[in-house]
Amino acid sequence: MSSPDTIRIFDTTLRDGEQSPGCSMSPQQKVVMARALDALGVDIIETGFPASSESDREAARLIAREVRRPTLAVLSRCLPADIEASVRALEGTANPRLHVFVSTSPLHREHKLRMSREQVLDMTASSVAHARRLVDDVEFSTEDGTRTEEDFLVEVITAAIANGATTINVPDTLGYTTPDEMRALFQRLIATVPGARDVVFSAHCHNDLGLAVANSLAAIEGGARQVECTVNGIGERAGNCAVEELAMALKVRQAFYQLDTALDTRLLVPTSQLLRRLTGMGVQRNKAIVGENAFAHESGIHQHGMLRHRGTYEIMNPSDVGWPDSKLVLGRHSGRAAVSHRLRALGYTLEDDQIDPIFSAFKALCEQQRVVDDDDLEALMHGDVDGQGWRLASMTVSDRGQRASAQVELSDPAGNTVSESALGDGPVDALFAALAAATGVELALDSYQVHSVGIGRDARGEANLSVRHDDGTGASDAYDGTGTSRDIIEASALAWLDVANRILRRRADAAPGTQRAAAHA
Ligand SMILES: CC(=O)SCCNC(=O)CCNC(=O)[C@H](O)C(C)(C)COP(=O)(O)OP(=O)(O)OC[C@H]1O[C@@H](n2cnc3c(N)ncnc32)[C@H](O)[C@@H]1OP(=O)(O)O
Ligand SMILES: CC(C)C(=O)C(=O)O
Ligand SMILES: [Mg+2]
Repeated sequence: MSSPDTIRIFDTTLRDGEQSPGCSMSPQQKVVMARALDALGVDIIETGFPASSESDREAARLIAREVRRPTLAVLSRCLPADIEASVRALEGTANPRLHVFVSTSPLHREHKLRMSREQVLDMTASSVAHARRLVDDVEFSTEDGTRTEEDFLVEVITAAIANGATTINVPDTLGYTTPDEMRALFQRLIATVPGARDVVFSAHCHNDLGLAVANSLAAIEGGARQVECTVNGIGERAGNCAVEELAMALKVRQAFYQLDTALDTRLLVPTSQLLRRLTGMGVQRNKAIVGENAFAHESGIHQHGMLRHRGTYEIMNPSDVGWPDSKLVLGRHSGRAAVSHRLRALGYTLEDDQIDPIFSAFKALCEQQRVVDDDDLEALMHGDVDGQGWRLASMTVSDRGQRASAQVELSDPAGNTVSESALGDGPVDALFAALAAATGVELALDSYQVHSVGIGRDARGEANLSVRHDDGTGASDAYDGTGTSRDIIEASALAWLDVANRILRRRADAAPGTQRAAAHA
């Protein structure tokens, strides 16, 4: 058994995580991820379900060759053929674990397995015994355990332990239970089941009600000493317990739980980002610990507090989870403290009476763009805060015939106008080509997204662009731009101009005397 004050992390990113629609990984990608999980310090890695595919079998073999420290587990149904496929896939593994499972709840017994209680009990006993004859480390899971009659759950777990299971996992397969129920269930099972104290109890919580981490912590309070998790919380439907959240809850609230994991938490963000790149599945910006906004502050009151003492608005240090630092993002909600602070970092120390006009210009700029970056601040300080650069005077887009066409008319603050038209594969393609012709700015599109903000009559389309721009030296810089309008095509044009105007401002700053908006002419 594990030390009573350590929680074993059983990582199932490569098995349950991979079951998320759109998260399949090749065996080679799984090896890359397994190496990262090893470095992170997880205790057990579940590499797949060998009976399900050649890809899972190959992944298990390849990982076994390279990853020697953690225990490597594979999943099997309670079927002899699955167990044998798993045992073959585990050959050569330094620390192998066979994980067998069967559904125990009435709904699953009746409708899915079409089996009686007795049949499920027999299947448990014979499969665990079969697995244990072949491998010493056998985990048994009661699928849909939290919706199972408790007397039957006790019977099944008793049979699994009697036949040699060394870890008992009680999954909340549907993410249905609540923390109080989970804590009490683990307490009762550990107190009631014969032999419970000789095995490790484990929780495997799904996130259908957003309770996977809370339920896993409650299971720990109830006596579980293994928790099954995934990186970024990926997994069936709404996912599994997120390893980064669980690990940091135990670390930040160590005084309360008096328990910890063996993870090097500084690798949580790099591991999260690796998985995002391997699967292409993004992480929501406000996701705890690993989301882009987890340590970003935009509102003035929070920024002011952070500048006085970071503990006012942060309960952990970003570097403890692998972020370089917190971010004070300047935007419409920011106040003077954060703007002055950023300006000081750029070398501008302002007297109290100098900040007001700059701050007013800053707020005006925030009405046009969501985020004000260092280039924008430099422009503000040089007094040429047109912030507007090129403005969209008019546009016409037509999508009739073989190719779409767009015509744009732009004006700059000096009153110059320019008009250009272009053809494209679709209306947005034509529009962007016309804008490039009008401004002389070439942008390579990395991503383009349009979504609705607001509801009903107030709804507006918001376009977000991520682009790269070659400054002529061969180096390419990344930019993001945003535009909002009732018309999504116009929002797209505004997002494109948001980026182009930043690039033109930067060019003008680099070459003083160049006329800003008409710099391309
Ligand atoms: C909660 C979980 O995460 S469970 C794990 C989920 N993971 C997966 O399903 C892995 C990917 N799955 C697959 O590749 C396929 O489903 C396979 C290869 C495993 C099985 O494929 P098939 O033989 O075509 O069966 P299919 O998927 O249609 O149905 C599942 C069968 O397994 C049975 N079964 C389900 N769980 C168990 C179990 N724990 N023990 C024994 N039998 C089980 C079902 O009753 C059904 O049997 P039936 O065909 O006799 O009705
Ligand atoms: C197979 C088991 C452990 C599972 O993934 C679940 O019940 O959610
Ligand atoms: Mg699961």
